[in-house]
Amino acid sequence: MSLSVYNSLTRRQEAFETVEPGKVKMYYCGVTVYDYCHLGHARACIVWDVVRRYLDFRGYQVRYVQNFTDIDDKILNRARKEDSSMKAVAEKYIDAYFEDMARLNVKEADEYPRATHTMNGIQRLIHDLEHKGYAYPSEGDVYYAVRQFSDYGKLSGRKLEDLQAGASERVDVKNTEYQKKKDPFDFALWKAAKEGEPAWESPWGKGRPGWHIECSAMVRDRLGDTIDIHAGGEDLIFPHHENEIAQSEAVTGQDLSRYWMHNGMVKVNGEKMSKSLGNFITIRELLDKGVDSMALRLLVLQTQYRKPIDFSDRAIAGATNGWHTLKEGLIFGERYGKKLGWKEENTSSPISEAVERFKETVDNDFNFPGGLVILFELAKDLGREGNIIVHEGKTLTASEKLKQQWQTLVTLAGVLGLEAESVATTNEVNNTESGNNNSNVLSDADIEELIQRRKEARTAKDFAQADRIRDQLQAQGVALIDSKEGTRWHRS
Ligand SMILES: Nc1ncnc2c1ncn2[C@@H]1O[C@H](COP(=O)(O)OP(=O)(O)OP(=O)(O)O)[C@@H](O)[C@H]1O
Ligand SMILES: [Zn+2]
Repeated sequence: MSLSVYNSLTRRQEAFETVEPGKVKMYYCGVTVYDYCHLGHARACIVWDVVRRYLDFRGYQVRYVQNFTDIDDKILNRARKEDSSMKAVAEKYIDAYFEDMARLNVKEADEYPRATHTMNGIQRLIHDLEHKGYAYPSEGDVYYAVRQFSDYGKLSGRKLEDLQAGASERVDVKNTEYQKKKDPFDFALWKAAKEGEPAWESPWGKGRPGWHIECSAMVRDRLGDTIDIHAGGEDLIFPHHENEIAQSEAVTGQDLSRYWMHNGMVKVNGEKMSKSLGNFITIRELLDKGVDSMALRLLVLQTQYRKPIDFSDRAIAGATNGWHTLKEGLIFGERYGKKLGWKEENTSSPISEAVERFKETVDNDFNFPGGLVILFELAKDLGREGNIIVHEGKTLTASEKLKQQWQTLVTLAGVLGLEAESVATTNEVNNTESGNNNSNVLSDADIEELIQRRKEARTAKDFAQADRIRDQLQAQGVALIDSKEGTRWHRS
């Protein structure tokens, strides 16, 4: 049993074999810091956080680097608008990033390089590219000569000829950058300083780096010439990652990354959620409204990481329901452990069958939705036992076995960063901030109670009342299944 990963570069699922056995070097193209993070960023950060956690769980020693793009036209525009500086804008949104990610229980990366801190590495790389004939200076700018790199297009599958056909209609020949390039496909590695913009000294004159070269330099500086996983959203495949490959591999002559992994987009009505399009909701807005941060994590993990997620209130409500079921299981020990005579020092190990099944499932290209099914099975069992304890003061399963189930659930949920405790804290903060207590979510005990009342109504032949209870449950996302054995329920 071993891990296999879908590689965007080969478009195939491959056995995961790292450069150095047991070690993973992983780089994720992080945010451009000019605004608060939205749910698209949340998805990307949660997915890569969980990939990293899972690799760790599978025994790899992971070195995880995530950058901040802190030089960019968008940041400059924001600075102008706010009558501030690029540095101040970047600092503000980097701080906000850390606040948001802590609320989502995203573990900190090992390093967070920034473009402004990597100026030597950036210039070294441009110099090497120029030296090897892949770059040329032009009026204070430096461009990458795309046609020099024969592998150009290998990641995105785009051929220069196809691009040419598409681009010929769109090219703006009056554009000054166009006039400075030898070929319209060439892209800027270095941009000459413009009046009033931050600039750095360089062999090509004062200026600032282009976006793509930042990442090539940061990967090389922090992780070396060949890494194991290069991650980012699928919107970055072209041109960003294609250009990173062209830059890095032209200099080193080695693969930049063994595996290229891309998360699918969060969409709104079929369109990418994006700062530029203005169709976004920020992480803090959503959490401040009282949405549980763990429900948000669940929303992300319930969809395979490469598929799109359509964001809607309904999707959030579904994930909130799901989280409630998991949470009931996660707090089982806290709630009933003493009653069941569990002794803390006598901790039992997780159920190996469930752990093995979890590994086997998730090993298949990080199948987190499949892994969650196992978590839900455990949580539902525990929830059911909890109800029996409440109503009948006993359990169906031996106490020691329940303890093992609970520990398995806590362990596996932890691998996915799902923790009931951190939620309790978050909710406390949210509730004091917004006065929202999420009271519209039914607990398992509430549901059992309503089912019991419905049963009584039916026995009394009050079918209208019984139907009302069913409708009420349905409206809150709880479906009932009647059978000879009684009524079962599940959250939809
Ligand atoms: N809607 C989305 N769904 C999933 N991932 C996203 C989404 N938007 C951005 N990302 C990912 O988040 C990371 C940081 O993105 P970045 O700061 O470049 O955002 P951006 O694309 O400039 O934002 P926007 O498009 O909203 O202006 C990248 O890996 C990117 O692919
Ligand atoms: Zn990048």
